[in-house]
Amino acid sequence: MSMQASIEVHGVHKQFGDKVVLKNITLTVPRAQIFGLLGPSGSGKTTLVRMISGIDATTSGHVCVLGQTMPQLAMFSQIGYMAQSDALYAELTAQENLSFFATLYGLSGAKAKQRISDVMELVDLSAHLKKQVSNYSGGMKRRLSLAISLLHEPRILILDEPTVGIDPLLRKSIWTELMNLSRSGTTILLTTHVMDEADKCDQLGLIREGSLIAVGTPDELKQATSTSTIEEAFLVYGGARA
Ligand SMILES: Nc1ncnc2c1ncn2[C@@H]1O[C@H](COP(=O)(O)OP(=O)(O)OP(=O)(O)O)[C@@H](O)[C@H]1O
Repeated sequence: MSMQASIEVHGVHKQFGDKVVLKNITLTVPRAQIFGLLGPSGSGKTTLVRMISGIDATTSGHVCVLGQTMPQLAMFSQIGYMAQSDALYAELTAQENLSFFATLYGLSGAKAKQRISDVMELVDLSAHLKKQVSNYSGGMKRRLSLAISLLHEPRILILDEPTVGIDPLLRKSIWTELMNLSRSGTTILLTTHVMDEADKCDQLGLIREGSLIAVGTPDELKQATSTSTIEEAFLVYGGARA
């Protein structure tokens, strides 16, 4: 494995019963890159990021994160994972949710307090720290989930549709922060349906019906298909027009 690869996926297949969901997926995410997975609903993006996060095992093939074969419990502290549906305790306040996860990650005392304050500022929720999560809007829950995934300053950040339900202004500031994190060495893997977000990624992987149909920088994908947008490039790779 290359020294600089943070995530390596090699020949991964996944099936649930008879249903084949991912076919022979191979990809590498170098350290400090933002890698976007793009594909229609049901194409297998969530299944793939769950295996990279170590939540699920592959049917065959290998996943390595920071040189460690996944799934592996010890990698828990190195990975921040934000699922598509928010894993929050609705009856607790945001602060109580954050404290709970801080404890899981071994953060305590002043350090935990500082991190909680930092991540809530980042997602613009500082004013709502003491509010019960059941009173949060959908977008606020997404932002709190993002804050939790950042709490322990993970080296690998895996975000499943992080900006769904988040307004354009805040989305922009979240992207600025993702780029700052990437510059400071965090490797980020995310799934998205939003084309202008796809354009901000260093590399994109296009997934269709469980297969990776193309990988490259946004410019490479556009150039290779003689198109001017990622959306069009995707259609060409998907066989909509050749
Ligand atoms: N636990 C499971 N058991 C059976 N089938 C599953 C399971 N998890 C996912 N699938 C199936 O795998 C396929 C891929 O689902 P997945 O959630 O990975 O897609 P996705 O690309 O993330 O979609 P979306 O963009 O809508 O989130 C779907 O057909 C889904 O029904």
